[in-house]
Amino acid sequence: MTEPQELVEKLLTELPGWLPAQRWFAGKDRPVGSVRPLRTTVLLEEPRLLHVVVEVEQADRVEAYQLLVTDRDESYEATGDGELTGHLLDLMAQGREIDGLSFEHEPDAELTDGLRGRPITSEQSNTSIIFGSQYILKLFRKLSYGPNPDLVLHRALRGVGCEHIAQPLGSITGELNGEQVTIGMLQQFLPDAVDGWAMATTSVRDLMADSEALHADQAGGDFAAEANRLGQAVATVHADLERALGQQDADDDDIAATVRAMGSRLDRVAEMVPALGPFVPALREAFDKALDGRSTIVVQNIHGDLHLGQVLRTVNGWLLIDFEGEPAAPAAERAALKSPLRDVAGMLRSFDYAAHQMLVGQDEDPLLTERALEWARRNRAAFCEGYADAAAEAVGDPRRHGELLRAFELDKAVYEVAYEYANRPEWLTVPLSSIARITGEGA
Ligand SMILES: Nc1ncnc2c1ncn2[C@@H]1O[C@H](COP(=O)(O)OP(=O)(O)O)[C@@H](O)[C@H]1O
Ligand SMILES: O=P(O)(O)O[C@H]1O[C@H](CO)[C@@H](O[C@H]2O[C@H](CO)[C@@H](O)[C@H](O)[C@H]2O)[C@H](O)[C@H]1O
Repeated sequence: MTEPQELVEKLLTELPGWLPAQRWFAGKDRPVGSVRPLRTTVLLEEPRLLHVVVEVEQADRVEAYQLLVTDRDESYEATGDGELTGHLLDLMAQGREIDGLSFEHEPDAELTDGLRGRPITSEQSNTSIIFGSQYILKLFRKLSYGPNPDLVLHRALRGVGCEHIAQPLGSITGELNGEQVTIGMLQQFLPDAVDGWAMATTSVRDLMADSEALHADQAGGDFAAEANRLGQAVATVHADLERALGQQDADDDDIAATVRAMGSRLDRVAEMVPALGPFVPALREAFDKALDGRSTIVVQNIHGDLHLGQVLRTVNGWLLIDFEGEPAAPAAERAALKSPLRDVAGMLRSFDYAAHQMLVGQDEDPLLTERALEWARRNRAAFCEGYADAAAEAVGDPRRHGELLRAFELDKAVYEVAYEYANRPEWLTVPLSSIARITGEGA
């Protein structure tokens, strides 16, 4: 058996090469400088299971990442070892504390222990492990200091009986440099769930397959009724968040600051991604218009990174997951109160994505492009109608705030340009072509 110190030292030599190959590693756009150990906790002696936090230094940033490490596997990665991850569930069921790490279950949740874990295989920003058909544990890979919005908002929503979330059941927390960090969140697992992205892209594929003969409202896999229900679910979650945590009116200064932040993000992303350059003047103009034509809006806790991959359809309706906010944003920005219109804009962007990603890498075909536009228009409208039907009075129909909603959408598209540039360069064309369409500037 390898001693913890020796294991960590071996690991440190491999991390600079290994980290950039991980989907959850947020610094893939620049080389890894140094990797230093911050804390190591022995969770099991035999077989060896360590919880390791490392600090990764890159050009302009220093970030903490957590790893679950074993000497049973040559890669040292323990998240794929069902027996070892099962131990994490057992520790939460028992409410244990090990060397400053607290494993807790929610006060009224009784957990079944003795289950083996299996990691989910889909692309993601964190690592999630499923136990039986009951639980899913998300290990937050990049650790942020202070309260974790995912855990805080799930608990608040549970407190008001929200029906559109997977119930939070437990947590793993600890301290790093004297501040609280959330390491993991355990939730009810919905084995019958299908994510919105899978459903929406199936619908687009059906339509494309029949594009010669059918329009979006005639295709077998029409998604509009689901988009409408999804709009209702999102509006209900916003109303529940308001009930749980309150709401404020945004004054002119708040709106001006929000629009200024859009401009700053644009500057940062345009510097990094030259292909955004030609659209900068039109984007600035759209942001200015939003400021000139501003209407009264409210700010509150919202989801913060809403898209079709963050919603699950179960037999009982739509659920929203992953209330962490934009993974790249600093913790303070993610915790700030925001307009619910941001979430609406995120979902509208996602309908655009679902329709247009199908065209990536294909020869230009005007009919398919027209069908993609038609699908997106139809489902965006259905979503807004559903949202307007269920929204609280202070929020109302998102389409009332035309220029501001458009600015939120464009701001999200700018964020996506940076996201695709760093993670999936072949998809960069999806947000760029949307920006071209929305601003009326040729791509
Ligand atoms: N409660 C749940 N029940 C079933 N599947 C879930 C549940 N929560 C998450 N998932 C699945 O796990 C994936 C990743 O979850 P998510 O919270 O979005 O993690 P990440 O922060 O890594 O993106 C989701 O896309 C979904 O497919
Ligand atoms: O789900 P995450 O928190 O990891 O969100 C990040 O990754 C998303 C992609 O997985 C990314 O979403 C973008 O691509 C989606 C399709 O894959 C699309 O539905 C979204 O509209 C689009 O923004 C998200 O932006 C990023 O934060």
